[in-house]
Amino acid sequence: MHSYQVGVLGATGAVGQKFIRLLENHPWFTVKVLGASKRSAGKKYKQAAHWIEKTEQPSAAANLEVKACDPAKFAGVDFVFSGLDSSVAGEIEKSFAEAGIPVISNAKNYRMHDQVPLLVPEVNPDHADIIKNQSFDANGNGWIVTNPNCVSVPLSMSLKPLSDAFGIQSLVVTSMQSVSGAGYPGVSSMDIVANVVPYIGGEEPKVQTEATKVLGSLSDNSIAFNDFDIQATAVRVPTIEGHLLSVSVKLKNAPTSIEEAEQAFTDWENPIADLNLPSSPANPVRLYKEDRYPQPRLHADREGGMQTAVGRLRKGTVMDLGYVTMAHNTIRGAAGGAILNAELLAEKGYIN
Ligand SMILES: NC(=O)C1=CN([C@@H]2O[C@H](COP(=O)(O)OP(=O)(O)OC[C@H]3O[C@@H](n4cnc5c(N)ncnc54)[C@H](OP(=O)(O)O)[C@@H]3O)[C@@H](O)[C@H]2O)C=CC1
Ligand SMILES: N[C@@H](CC(=O)OP(=O)(O)O)C(=O)O
Repeated sequence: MHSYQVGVLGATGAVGQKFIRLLENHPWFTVKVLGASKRSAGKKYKQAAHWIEKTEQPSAAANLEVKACDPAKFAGVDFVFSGLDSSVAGEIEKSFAEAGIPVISNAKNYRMHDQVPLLVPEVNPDHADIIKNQSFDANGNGWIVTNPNCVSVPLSMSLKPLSDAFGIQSLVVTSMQSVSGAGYPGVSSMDIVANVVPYIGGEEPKVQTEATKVLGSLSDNSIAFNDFDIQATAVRVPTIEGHLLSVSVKLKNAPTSIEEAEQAFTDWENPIADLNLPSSPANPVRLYKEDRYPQPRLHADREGGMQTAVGRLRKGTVMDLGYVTMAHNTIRGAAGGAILNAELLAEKGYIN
């Protein structure tokens, strides 16, 4: 039986609020300390957070006093989740790891660090083992684990069955990203209402690299990146939740029929299914055969927002296959993914 006291860094932000909501009735994790900027510190959470979730703010969190993100203020927690702004996440997360407090982060800062796992439990659960290499805390108690960017999550999850069956040579991806990805208040309404913005600052380099680490292999206690190339275009669209990606992929050993490609998805087995983790979706990668599916508004919430949808799987004319994939960006692509990471790490015995 697992039972842990947790802190949330960046608890007042869009991702932080998702943590608070998803952890409200979590069977293993109890939220004890909330952290945010000096602007929020000293206030009750209900005053500091501009609540944007559809559900009622959990009363346990509402009455907690928000703390500054100083490890000394988090004494007694077993680990922290981080939904910190990336401009401050680097220093703050490091200070927690150095103080012996494990950090399970959403922020981009340590994703490509060679000692830090970039974890998607259904894709690369073995990568968790590189935690042992980390030198943040000489006693080995403090470490950092990250989840990928909210585009790289569905990209990696949808590529995994194809990678196992055929090997990935290269791919081109265009991500249609919902407005919640930009946090709150996010993109100006004058920019996004009845419009599409064909640029998201800093997004494409992350999408072009992260999946090659996630789909890399663990050898000699380090990650050898997968060798495929990714060309990405990141676009902001006027949806609220759920990032939809159009993917065209060239494979190392292309399937001879579309049925064989479909079978790669339907035959693929979730390597952590038998752990029965609380946030684990029963079917992590769902293949839709209906031409009009998946759609963000209809399908982003499936399986508690933790399922990655795949659809429009078809033979390509320039590349071997084309498909679309979609996942809930602030659940599967952020807070929910981090919670699943924590569950896996607890089950593997990394959290004491
Ligand atoms: N939104 C998404 O879909 C995804 C976001 N992420 C990442 O998650 C992180 C949070 O994103 P999001 O929630 O959208 O961002 P928000 O801007 O909504 O929230 C940022 C959080 O960081 C806190 N913060 C800001 N400055 C400081 C500081 N100097 N010291 C301590 N805390 C500070 C804020 O506190 P305060 O309220 O006091 O200002 C707030 O809690 C980012 O790194 C983002 O890139 C990752 C994947 C997806
Ligand atoms: N940039 C993403 C959200 C995000 O914050 O990504 P990252 O965690 O890689 O910085 C979006 O706008 O949808």
